Amino acid sequence: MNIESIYLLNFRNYSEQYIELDPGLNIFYGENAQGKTNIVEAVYLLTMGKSHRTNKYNELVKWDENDTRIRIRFKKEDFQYDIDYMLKRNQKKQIKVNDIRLDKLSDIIGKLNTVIFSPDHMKIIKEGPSERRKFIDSILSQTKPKYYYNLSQYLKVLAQRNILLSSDKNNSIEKYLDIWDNQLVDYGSKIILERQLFISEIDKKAWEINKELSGGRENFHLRYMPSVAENKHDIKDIKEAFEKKITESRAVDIKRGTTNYGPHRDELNLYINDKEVRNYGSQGQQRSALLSLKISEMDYIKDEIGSMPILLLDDVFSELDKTRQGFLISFIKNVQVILTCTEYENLYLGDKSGYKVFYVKSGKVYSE
Ligand SMILES: Nc1ncnc2c1ncn2[C@@H]1O[C@H](COP(=O)(O)OP(=O)(O)OP(=O)(O)O)[C@@H](O)[C@H]1O
Repeated sequence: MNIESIYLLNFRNYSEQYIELDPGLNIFYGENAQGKTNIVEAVYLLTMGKSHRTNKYNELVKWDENDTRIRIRFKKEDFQYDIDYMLKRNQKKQIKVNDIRLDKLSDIIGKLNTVIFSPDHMKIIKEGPSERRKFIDSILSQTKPKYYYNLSQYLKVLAQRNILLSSDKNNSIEKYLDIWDNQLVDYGSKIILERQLFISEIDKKAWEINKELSGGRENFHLRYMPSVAENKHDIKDIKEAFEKKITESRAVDIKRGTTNYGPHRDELNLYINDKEVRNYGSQGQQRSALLSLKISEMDYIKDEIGSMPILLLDDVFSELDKTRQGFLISFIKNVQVILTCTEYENLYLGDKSGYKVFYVKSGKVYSE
């Protein structure tokens, strides 16, 4: 899969910009705050239908303008696609694929496939479980529309259940809880099962990559720790265990005014040589762990959709040492890459040939 061109109109600090990309490596360099990440953001926006750094859509529109438009032309398995994303301040977004308007904005997910890697992703390793759940959910949503559906339904039901739990306790809420509990268990169990399958796949891939990266010294493993139905691998068993837990915890849920069990409380633990990377890993081990996860993510998407996703390396490549840069470069031989950096002369590109370099300055891109 590769992007042929990107067109930006009044997007962030761009007035109007057309960029033709190389099918291989594309390097965008320039000083800070010139508009490099904005390009990555535009591509990610058309991957997931939302920005990777803000939920406030008005921020995407150029300050003195009222609407913005992004058009990306890309090729996927010999088919050419044009995705148009149009946003007017304080109004609904519109997305078209090959000039046909999508009914639901979420239908955009899965068309253009990308893997994004920025310094912010270190949170996956270093911070709390919600970052790791986000990591899992974004990959599964991109590759399995049904997962995305189940997850959004689950989150809606969870929000309703929590509103009920935090409402006036004098009224009888139990009979309404029964309705939400059934749906919570139904959607939640499907999410748990998909996450299990996904993590066992990623675990194998990441173990292998990390082994190579560490010269055989390290055993990197991922362990999924669901808050319900641990060690259950069949949808029927998961449902039963979830049902039991939600019934048992009802009194506590009512007392605390929130739902204490379910996939929204799941954890994904990461270990190197049986020690948690988050607490015991060195800086280098944490970086290698993240790199292994990101490469595994690409490989997983390729297995699922049949073609390599596009890699978005935002300000991260130059942060890796030569060994890790070399490792990444050897892995991404046949991948389209959009790479941003402040200086590109010192990047280790191995035998990667045929790349394009763009200089970014004050919301303008100059092809070199
Ligand atoms: N809605 C907007 N309208 C106009 N300009 C904007 C808007 N949103 C952000 N900007 C400008 O975009 C620039 C930031 O762009 P970007 O985040 O792409 O920087 P960058 O080149 O990646 O820098 P760094 O190397 O520091 O990450 C800033 O100058 C900011 O003021």
